[in-house]
Amino acid sequence: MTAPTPAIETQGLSKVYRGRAVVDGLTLSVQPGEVFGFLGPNGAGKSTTVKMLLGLVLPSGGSVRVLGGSPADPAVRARLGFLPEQFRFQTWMTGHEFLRFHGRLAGMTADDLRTRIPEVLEVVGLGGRGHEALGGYSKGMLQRAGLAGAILARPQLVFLDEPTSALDPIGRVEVREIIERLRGQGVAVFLNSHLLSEVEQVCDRVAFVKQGRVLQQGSMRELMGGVLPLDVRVDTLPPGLLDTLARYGELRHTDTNTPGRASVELWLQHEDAIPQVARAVLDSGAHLYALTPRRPDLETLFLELIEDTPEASYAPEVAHA
Ligand SMILES: Nc1ncnc2c1ncn2[C@@H]1O[C@H](COP(=O)(O)OP(=O)(O)OP(=O)(O)O)[C@@H](O)[C@H]1O
Repeated sequence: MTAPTPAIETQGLSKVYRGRAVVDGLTLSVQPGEVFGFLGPNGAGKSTTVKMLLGLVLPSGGSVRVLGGSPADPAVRARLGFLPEQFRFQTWMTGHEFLRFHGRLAGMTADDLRTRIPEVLEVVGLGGRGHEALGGYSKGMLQRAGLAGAILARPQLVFLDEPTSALDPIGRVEVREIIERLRGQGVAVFLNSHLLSEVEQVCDRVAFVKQGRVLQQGSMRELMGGVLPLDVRVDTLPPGLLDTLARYGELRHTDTNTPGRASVELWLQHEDAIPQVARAVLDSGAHLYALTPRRPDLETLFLELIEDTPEASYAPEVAHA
């Protein structure tokens, strides 16, 4: 059996603006039916990367293939969906007209659009509102209309740039459900969002980028499974206890500011060390009040990774296929 054609495949992709590489040797692959989170601080090169993947910006170097072809190929572009963070729209157009305009540009027939438009309006939660002018839509409704436009032509790869920034919590859950449905249909989703708790829930894999380079990429499980922070709370820290604990993991934080109470954050490689930590505390004569393993969330990982990486100096990329 031959492997499916990746939805996105880049090798050493780069973009240089005024002598500065804002995307610098980016190697990524996204499979059909995969939801891929593309994360990084402001100015990391995310939008520039998306523009190159959409064929809107010409790369300075490296290669890019989208749905097995070039993003410059109109036949490839017709199979892409894109929700920009701030999409422009004509206020006088109704939701229906806006979608019809988009659909015609994507080469859809009038017949197809007659059934497809009410269908996507329903999917994004705008059922029955398509006859209203976009100028009267709320910010959340506009974002929903943009999403409807992105999925209208049944794309095989969808780029979503901050798709829930204007939505309330219910709207966010609905967008997550839409993304999950797309995945179920074998559509690849390239998601750019600063809402990491959301990314965590919906993405199969994520890449962290900074200054145009991938710091780390992998599945959520791979990224989350690496370390296990353990909160240890005791009444006091007898001499030598910290040294003993440091044998089981990395001491991240110690707080002894409150009399009769001390807490230590210890980063373990594996949960098998927890009973040994408990024994070490008891052997030291301290009273153990809490021993709490904590799964690091994506936000913690993101901050650790971004803050620990000095400007223009990078740890080797850990790539997980
Ligand atoms: N057309 C351009 N000409 C010159 N520099 C540019 C151009 N487009 C982007 N840049 C620069 O490239 C860098 C990366 O910008 P980009 O918009 O790709 O980052 P981003 O990760 O999407 O940021 P944000 O999260 O703030 O949207 C920035 O320093 C930006 O100033």
